[in-house]
Amino acid sequence: VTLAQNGPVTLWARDAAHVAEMQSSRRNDRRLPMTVLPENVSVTAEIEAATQAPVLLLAMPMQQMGGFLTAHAARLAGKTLVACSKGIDLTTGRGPTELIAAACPDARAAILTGPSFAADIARGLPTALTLACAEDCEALQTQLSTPTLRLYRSTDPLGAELGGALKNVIAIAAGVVIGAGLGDSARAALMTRGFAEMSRLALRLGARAETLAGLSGFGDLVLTCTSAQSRNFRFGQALGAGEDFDPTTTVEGVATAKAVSVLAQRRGVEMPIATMVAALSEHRITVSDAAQALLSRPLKEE
Ligand SMILES: NC(=O)C1=CN([C@@H]2O[C@H](COP(=O)(O)OP(=O)(O)OC[C@H]3O[C@@H](n4cnc5c(N)ncnc54)[C@H](O)[C@@H]3O)[C@@H](O)[C@H]2O)C=CC1
Ligand SMILES: O=C(CO)COP(=O)(O)O
Repeated sequence: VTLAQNGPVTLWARDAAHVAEMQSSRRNDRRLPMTVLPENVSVTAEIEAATQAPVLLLAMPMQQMGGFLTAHAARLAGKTLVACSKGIDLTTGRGPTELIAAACPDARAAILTGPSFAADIARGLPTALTLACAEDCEALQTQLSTPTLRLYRSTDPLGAELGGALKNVIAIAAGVVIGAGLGDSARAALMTRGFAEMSRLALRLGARAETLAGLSGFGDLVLTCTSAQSRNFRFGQALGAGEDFDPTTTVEGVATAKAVSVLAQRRGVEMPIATMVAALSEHRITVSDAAQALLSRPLKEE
C-alpha cells in the first residue's frame, strides 16, 4: 500500500477466490480490513505475473519461506528478493537471507525489518526500518522508501535478521510477565536482559553490535514488548494469564524460541529467557516455575 506511492505494485496470493474478492472489494478483509488498496496495486493469483518485476518482497510466515523458495527457485533467479519475515527456519536453523542464499544462489538477498505494524504502515503513519543487504543497496533503499516509510540501510543482514527474529521471543516473555501480573518493573528487567542475550547470540554468530542496537534489534524489541498490537506479546499475555489463544494466528516467536534454544546450546551461548519461552510455549514448565528459575540464577556482574 505504501509502495504504491512510488509506482505500480503487484500483490500475489495463492488463493484464487480470495484474490477475486480483493479485486472486486479493493480491500483485504481478512488481514487489513480498514485499508483500501490503491488503484495501482494489482492483485493476482498468477505467480508468473507477480514475478515479472526485478524486486520482490517476500511476506509470509517464516516456516513457509523455505518451501516457497524451493518451489519457485527457477523463477526467482536473478531477482532482488527482500525478505519481510522475522524468524529462524526450524528445519535448517537459517534466517530469511540465509534461506534465500541457499535456495536461490543467483538472487540478491535483502531483508526489510524493524519496528512496524502492517496496519500502521498502511495508514501512512511514520515508520522507520532497516534495509540490510550484504552488497550496497542504496538504490533499493531509495526505491523502497516513501514519504512516511523511512529506510536506513545496512550491510549486516545477519544482524538485522537475528534482531527481528529474537525480539519476538523476548516479546512473548514480556507478555507472560504482564499477563501473569508480575509488573512493569519485571518487564523492563526482562527486556534489558533479553537484549543482552539477543546480542550475545548474534555477536557469537558474526553479527555487528551496532545492528542489534538499531531499528531491527533494540527498536523492534521496544515496540513488540510494549504494544498490545503485537501478536507475540498478546500470545505471551494469554500464556501468562492461563488463557487460550487463537492457534491460527501467526506467532513467529514460538518456533524461533525452539530454534534458538537448539542454536544457543550448540554454540555454548547462555540464553535463559529464550530457553524458558520455548519451555513455556510447549507447556513443559509453569509460569511461576519459569519466573523462579530466572530469579534464582547465580548473581553476577551486569
Ligand atoms: N503483520 C505485521 O505487522 C508484521 C509482520 N511481519 C512479518 O511478516 C511475516 C508474515 O506475517 P503476517 O503477514 O503478519 O502474517 P499473516 O498470518 O497475517 O499473513 C501471512 C500470509 O502469508 C500467506 N502464506 C502462508 N504460507 C504461504 C506460502 N507458502 N506462500 C505464500 N503465501 C503464504 C498466508 O496465506 C497469509 O495471507 C512474519 O514473519 C511477520 O513476523 C513483519 C513486520 C510486521
Ligand atoms: O514484527 C512486528 C512489529 O515490528 C509485528 O509483531 P507481531 O508479529 O508480534 O504482531
